[in-house]
Amino acid sequence: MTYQTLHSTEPATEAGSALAARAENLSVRFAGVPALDRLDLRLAPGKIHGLLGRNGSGKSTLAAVLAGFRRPDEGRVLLEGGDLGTAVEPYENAVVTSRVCLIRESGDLVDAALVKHVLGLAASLRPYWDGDVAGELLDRFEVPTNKKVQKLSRGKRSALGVVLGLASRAPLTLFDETYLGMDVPSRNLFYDALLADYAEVPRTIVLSTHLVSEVSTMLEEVVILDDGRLVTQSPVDALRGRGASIVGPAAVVDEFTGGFTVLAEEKIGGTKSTTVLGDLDPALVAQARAAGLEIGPVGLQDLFVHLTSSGQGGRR
Ligand SMILES: Nc1ncnc2c1ncn2[C@@H]1O[C@H](COP(=O)(O)OP(=O)(O)OP(=O)(O)O)[C@@H](O)[C@H]1O
Repeated sequence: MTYQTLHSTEPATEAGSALAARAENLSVRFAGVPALDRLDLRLAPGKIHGLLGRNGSGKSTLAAVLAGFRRPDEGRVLLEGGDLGTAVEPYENAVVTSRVCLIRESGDLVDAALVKHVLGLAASLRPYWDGDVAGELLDRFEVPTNKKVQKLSRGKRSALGVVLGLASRAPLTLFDETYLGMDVPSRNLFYDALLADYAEVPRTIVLSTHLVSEVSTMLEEVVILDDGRLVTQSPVDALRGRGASIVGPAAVVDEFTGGFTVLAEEKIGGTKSTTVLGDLDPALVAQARAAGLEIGPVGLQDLFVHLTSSGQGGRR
């Protein structure tokens, strides 16, 4: 199956046309209650960003503002680079919003429309639409195109969202937990397809999720929100360097980790793995290794839980 006939006449997105985004003192309120509270952040172009936060932390609201679906109450978001050139605000700017693709779990799909008509509409609106990619992914996810959207199962509806998001090849593409309705094999298919397509056409991707461990290996940069505030924005490697995992005989691990803040512990038989917060200086690492311990970077999931549940972030 192919949607070649629905191809745009504009050229495919090329490396370097990815969009950068920034938020400046960005606030959004619902009935006076802040969902986003004076956020300042930057999304570098051409990277895969994780937008992480617990339920209600403001991820969907931020994604909606970045995609121009919602106007900020204070501050602004600006998108720049690619074929946009100078920085512009996305709200009510059709040129910008055609280059930004936000796929939400709700799908934003017309229930009564046939799947093929939804695809046709996307092809006509998206300047970088790739019909071959759409056709290939529809086959892989086994999404029927002659059915109405409302007749699709939740998983197939999510898969349709994924197809639309990837085939749009938008210079800024945001997936807001759209894949939560998909089962594990389908989600793995999505992650593989995303990485393969991103390698072919680098663009700025934002994955909004609380399934941190599942996506952590794909992410290059991370934004963590808590209670509408920015907890941290960092390259994943730098974040993982904020702590360490120490594995070895339980008694030796306990002795070594005594003075550290412990984020997580796991014991299997006589072997223990403890995740600690803090910088391990090289002399300490050498000492640990000499004592038979293995030292590795901290897991993103452990850090995420620590940063969003122990009073480190937000207004708690
Ligand atoms: N349309 C709305 N009307 C009123 N309050 C809203 C609306 N949308 C979001 N909120 C509130 O704003 C806050 C942030 O919500 P948001 O959906 O952005 O968080 P989230 O991190 O995406 O959450 P989740 O992971 O549960 O989807 C929450 O307190 C939420 O209740």
